[in-house]
Amino acid sequence: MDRAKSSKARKVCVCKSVAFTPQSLQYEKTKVQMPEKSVRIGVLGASGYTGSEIVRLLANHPYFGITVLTADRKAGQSIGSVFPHLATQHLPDMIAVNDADFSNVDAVFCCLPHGTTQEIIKALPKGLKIVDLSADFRLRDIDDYEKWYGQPHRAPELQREAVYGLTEIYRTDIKDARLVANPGCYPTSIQLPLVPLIKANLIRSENIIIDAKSGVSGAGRGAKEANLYTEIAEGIHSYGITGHRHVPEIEQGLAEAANSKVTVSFTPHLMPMSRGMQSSIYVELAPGASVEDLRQHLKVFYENEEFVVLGKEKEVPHTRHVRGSNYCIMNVFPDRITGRAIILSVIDNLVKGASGQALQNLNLMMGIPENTGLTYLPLFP
Ligand SMILES: NC(=O)C1=CN([C@@H]2O[C@H](COP(=O)(O)OP(=O)(O)OC[C@H]3O[C@@H](n4cnc5c(N)ncnc54)[C@H](OP(=O)(O)O)[C@@H]3O)[C@@H](O)[C@H]2O)C=CC1
Ligand SMILES: CC(=O)N[C@@H](CCC(=O)OP(=O)(O)O)C(=O)O
Repeated sequence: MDRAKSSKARKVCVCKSVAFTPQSLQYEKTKVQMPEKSVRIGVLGASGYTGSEIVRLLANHPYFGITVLTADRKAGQSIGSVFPHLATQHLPDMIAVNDADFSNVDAVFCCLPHGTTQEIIKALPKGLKIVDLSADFRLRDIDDYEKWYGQPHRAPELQREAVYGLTEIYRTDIKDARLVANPGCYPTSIQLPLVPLIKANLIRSENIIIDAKSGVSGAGRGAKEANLYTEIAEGIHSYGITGHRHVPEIEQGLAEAANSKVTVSFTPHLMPMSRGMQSSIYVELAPGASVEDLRQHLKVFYENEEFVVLGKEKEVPHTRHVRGSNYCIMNVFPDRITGRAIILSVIDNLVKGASGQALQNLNLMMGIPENTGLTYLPLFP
């Protein structure tokens, strides 16, 4: 598509965010004028769960229009034949990454398995903005990458360039980034409450225990025996005990907040649900701090954030309160027996834990209101 010609023919869309209006929201002040669907988007890995979720979210985006979709085994098929819920969308067929014409693309969401992403991103034209949803560019120390992912990093120069995309914490750097490493779903749900509390010295950065639960879509769409209905339904189980690859990502973010090494005990569990994630986090209070101090700090820290919400006192967040949305809901409770605080944090692993946060980041990178295309409510029940 000739971008200049096609944008002339299009209407100019004047966008102001409408759903959420606290006075000091940074992006509320931006009035954007941009032709409709004028930013050309490639979704690499569109036949997977996070790629198809991006396609779903972009259907309501005023400026981002899809020009390239890729798949691997499913290359050659239409997205509607692979995902009937997307069949109403008029989109290009999925093709192999090597056959894609990136002269027709301004920005890509890279939704490929970790390990395959480095070489593919390395080969993309340098002018493209990229949000990578895999784990390939999240760990700043490439030796850590090799240790946890079992292979040497094949694009260390890009690793140095990448900005970690936990939006509410690294917003300023993300705005100017070309390559954003979108966080993992567990690390998102865990760092959003813990980073502000550690930075404010309200909790001790030792002895943090995290018990986390994920829906099965977190494991991707690829067929695996361990994800058969019979292996998942009517029960739960933990996995990756003491050795899950999200441990270094979580510890990296918390160490930066603490300005010292942090270690966590992290045990993920697989739940018989398709989407949703809860992290239950047990922390020791800093001397003199109370649970109310923690709640008050999170309230103030996030009061101008659209997508991070502190529940009312004693209100228990459910995964079903964020389903299909870009929200993270958190709350803090006192453990009267041990004196610890119990922090609960829920997200939809496919939205705030992946594709929603990726879109939030690309909005920022393109200089448009951060909530564009993301202002819908959770799906309930
Ligand atoms: N699922 C989740 O909740 C989250 C996932 N992530 C990360 O996002 C990335 C995508 O995850 P998800 O969507 O769940 O994964 P899926 O397994 O559902 O999808 C993977 C996609 O990549 C394509 N693909 C696989 N191998 C190759 C290859 N060698 N070359 C090119 N394309 C390939 C697949 O094509 P085909 O179908 O044709 O084989 C498919 O489109 C992963 O790195 C994952 O870890 C991050 C946060 C949360
Ligand atoms: C249920 C399930 O299997 N979840 C995945 C995490 C999903 C995610 O965030 O993965 P990335 O770090 O690859 O992006 C896992 O435990 O490996």
